[in-house]
Amino acid sequence: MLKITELVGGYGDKNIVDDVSFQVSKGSMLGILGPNGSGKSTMMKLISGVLPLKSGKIEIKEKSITDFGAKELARQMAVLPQLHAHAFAHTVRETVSLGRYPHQSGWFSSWSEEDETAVTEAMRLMNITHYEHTQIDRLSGGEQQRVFVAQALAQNAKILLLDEPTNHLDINHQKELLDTIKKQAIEKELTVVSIFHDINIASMYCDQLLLLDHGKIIRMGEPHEVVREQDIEAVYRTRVSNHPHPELPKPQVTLLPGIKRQTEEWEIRAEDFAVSPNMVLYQSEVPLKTVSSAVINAGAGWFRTFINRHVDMNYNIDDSLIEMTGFIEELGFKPTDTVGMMTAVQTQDAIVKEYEASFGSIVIAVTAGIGNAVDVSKALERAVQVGTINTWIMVNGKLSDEAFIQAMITATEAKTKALHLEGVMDPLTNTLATGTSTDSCLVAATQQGEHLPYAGPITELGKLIGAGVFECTVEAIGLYREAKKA
Ligand SMILES: Nc1ncnc2c1ncn2[C@@H]1O[C@H](COP(=O)(O)OP(=O)(O)OP(=O)(O)O)[C@@H](O)[C@H]1O
Repeated sequence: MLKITELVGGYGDKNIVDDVSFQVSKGSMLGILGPNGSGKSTMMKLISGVLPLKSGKIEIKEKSITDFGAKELARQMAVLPQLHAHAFAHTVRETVSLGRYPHQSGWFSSWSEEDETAVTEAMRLMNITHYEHTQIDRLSGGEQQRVFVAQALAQNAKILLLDEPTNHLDINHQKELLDTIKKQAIEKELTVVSIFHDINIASMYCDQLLLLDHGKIIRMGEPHEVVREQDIEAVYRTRVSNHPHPELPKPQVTLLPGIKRQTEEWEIRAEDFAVSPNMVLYQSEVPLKTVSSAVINAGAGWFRTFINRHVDMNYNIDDSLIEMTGFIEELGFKPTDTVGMMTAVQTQDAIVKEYEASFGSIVIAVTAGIGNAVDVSKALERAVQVGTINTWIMVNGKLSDEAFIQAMITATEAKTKALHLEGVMDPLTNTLATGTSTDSCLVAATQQGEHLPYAGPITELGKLIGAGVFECTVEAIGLYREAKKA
């Protein structure tokens, strides 16, 4: 639909955009990314005909834009510029109506029903109808931005060129505006080219991205091909970390600050774990990076309070999230800063041990209730009964994402081995148990000191986790059995 070939252009003798080629098909959205001054707006001005080309070709439906008359081109292409040179004496409706000028033969003399419908529809889409008679200079920056987008939509062109359409908008209005544009692009088969400063928003909404630097294309492709740490870091000259969007198959970046976080040195020590009949409690003065399958705050995060709480055998787990949150609050802790687990085991029987390593040390804490142990290979054949082995691995070191995952695997294998050695059986299948039905595992690290990229059994960290979890689980099973006998 829109094809750009070897585009060169700029101001005076200075070329800003240098040899840019790309095409965008109808119904799809291309996002232009690049640092300040990289030539994004200049490229838009060249495409929209505001600036003359030095060389290259711009074609709409295989016809060069130089072959279009000004009004004919405006019927094909609507532009939302970065800076608005609009007369602010207009009302909202009048401003949006200006978008209809390419469809007029004489100014306002030929105002048709189609014009009226387009303006009304554009105002509805941008949710600005309720202040259609308000003077535009009485609106906030974000409200004005929506008026100008409505003006571009009212033009009913098949190509939309947008320079930072979400400028001034709060997150909800960003989402609403881009949802609307995306929906319009799909339903009306619009071709959308839009400049973005927000890489994450661009990644979420665009089918293709183009990364510009010094007027040249550095990368172009689907978001996963463009939003890559090394390219974003090189072009924007800043550190970022890449991670997946929680719902969409689109990469997102997080900015990493240039200034290191000012946290005090912290060492996790076994002696600082408070073990009582109510719970195992560990409090860190610095947030620990944590990955867990806990009841409260499972998944990944940074937390300072860690609770493994004793609950009655008959505890109703249906509303455990709310109940556990209340419990944490009653203790004076913040649920947003706490990882919480539960167990029916006597928590004073928890085993907490510290293991020294060349990189620092690790602390392992285990509670093991094996009354309802499960042979996971036969889990399909058995009814579910709650049982819990809770395993914490706290590391004085700096773990990579891989290390967190490997630590979980290593700990699980060690736990299973402990159950085998202890001859723990699945009472329903009468085979060796591998764990219980609701085991939880937690790996937390200070993220200070030595970088530990891996935690499999080939590494010192993995060896310690393996030996430590095995030893602690064996001892915890021993205490559980003794308590049952008593
Ligand atoms: N009217 C102009 N005359 C001369 N040079 C200009 C003009 N407008 C922009 N430039 C220069 O062109 C270069 C690219 O500017 P452009 O506005 O295209 O960048 P951009 O990528 O849109 O930046 P930003 O993210 O800051 O909006 C800059 O070095 C700028 O100084």
